[in-house]
Amino acid sequence: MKKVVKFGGSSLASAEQFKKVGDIIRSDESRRYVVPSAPGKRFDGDIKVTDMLYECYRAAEKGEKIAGKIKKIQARYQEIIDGLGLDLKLDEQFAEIEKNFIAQAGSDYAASRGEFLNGIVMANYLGYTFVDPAECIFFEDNGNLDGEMTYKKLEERLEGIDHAVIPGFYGSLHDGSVKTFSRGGSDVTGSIVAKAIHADLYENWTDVSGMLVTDPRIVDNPAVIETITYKELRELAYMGATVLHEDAIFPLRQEGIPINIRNTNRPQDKGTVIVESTCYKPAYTITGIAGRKGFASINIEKDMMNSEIGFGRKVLQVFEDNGLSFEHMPSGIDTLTVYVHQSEFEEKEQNIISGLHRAVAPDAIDLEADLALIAVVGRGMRRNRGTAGRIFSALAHNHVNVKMIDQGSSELNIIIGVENRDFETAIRAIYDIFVTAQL
Ligand SMILES: Nc1ncnc2c1ncn2[C@@H]1O[C@H](COP(=O)(O)OP(=O)(O)O)[C@@H](O)[C@H]1O
Ligand SMILES: N[C@@H](CC(=O)OP(=O)(O)O)C(=O)O
Repeated sequence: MKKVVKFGGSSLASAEQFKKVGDIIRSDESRRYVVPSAPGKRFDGDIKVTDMLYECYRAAEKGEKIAGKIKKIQARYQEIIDGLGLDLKLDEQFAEIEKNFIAQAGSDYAASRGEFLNGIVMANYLGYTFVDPAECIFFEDNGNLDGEMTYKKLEERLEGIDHAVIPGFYGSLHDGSVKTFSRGGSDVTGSIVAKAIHADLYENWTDVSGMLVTDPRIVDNPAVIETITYKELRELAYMGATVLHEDAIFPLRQEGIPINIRNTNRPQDKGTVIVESTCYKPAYTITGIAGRKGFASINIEKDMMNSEIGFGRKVLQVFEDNGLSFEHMPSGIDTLTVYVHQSEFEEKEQNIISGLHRAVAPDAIDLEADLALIAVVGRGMRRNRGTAGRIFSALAHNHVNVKMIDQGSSELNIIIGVENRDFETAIRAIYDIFVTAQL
């Protein structure tokens, strides 16, 4: 039995947390491949080491002195090393990091050092072999994972190593420079390692007892989802349930390796199991609710639009030409609305509007900003009549104005657009109707 265990920053923020992690690993001989993140927040308002590194690198880029900032980061590690009573010094590593920051080695290199250093501490603490992912996880120049080379090299590197620590979050480009995944990407490293060694299970240890029905920062103490499918999780992760990075699902799905999300602070809890498919009936009609703020909508009106062949394609071509991906595109008879990320749209707004005028000569274009999208996800929704009705009556009772509705034909999810300011109220209303009231 082989398990890959990933510990998030919240699980590794201090020596005390490291000790809990050590106990968890030692309590199960199959926990042999460990993927650590960088130390996270020790308390509310604390700063993650990754953010300290980004900040320090920005200062280096501006030519400011960084010795003080580097010292502060080193102190975070020293506190852990001392608390664990390890005979380990990171002076050489920090001297090299400072030199490379000043030589402008890149912000990916900078951010990756959080995991690199934590990997050294973890390997020393556990007595496991340190494996640097810069030597065995590779990216293409466009930033996508080079799967073929990565799995080959990782398998080769880990062959014959029974117990290894592989830091999360980074690998390298073919020219040898360090490249990171997007934020939260240690989850992806964990899945890649699990696939490469053909693990029986990928355990993802964090600070909550599994995937919760919704974000615990919005609803107090939400119910835990015991079992969820990859598809449902992908929808929820993509829409903002940050407990697992959305890209962590693909490598495991290809191999059918289950994921178990667990709580480092409550190892007795079973957590959430994520599987390809299950006959296990969900506890509620819906499995989960997630969402994100910060969208804008571009509403295009034109009489007889629906008889103009190629209208939709021409509209989307304008977005493509401006390098902007769209999130949703609900349409009426003579209207079509495109939802995009507001921050990306703002930079290109005028180019897109003029592009649309040239491409489809619309009668009118209306813009709306500060919108949020909420996904209500569940494999059980297909079997239950009236799910959409319940959602919209709950929203109406809570005075939430619904701006958009989009239900995919898979009936796995319903996407709802609301104003940013109604986001939390809407999520609480949907949670209450399905979970608190158990409808
Ligand atoms: N549906 C959800 N279920 C569980 N946690 C969620 C959900 N939505 C958001 N979160 C947040 O995700 C956090 C865990 O993810 P993250 O901060 O990346 O942890 P880690 O540092 O362990 O990688 C939780 O503390 C919680 O606030
Ligand atoms: N440390 C990186 C990568 C990561 O996955 O961290 P965490 O496991 O704490 O979400 C970040 O902050 O983005």
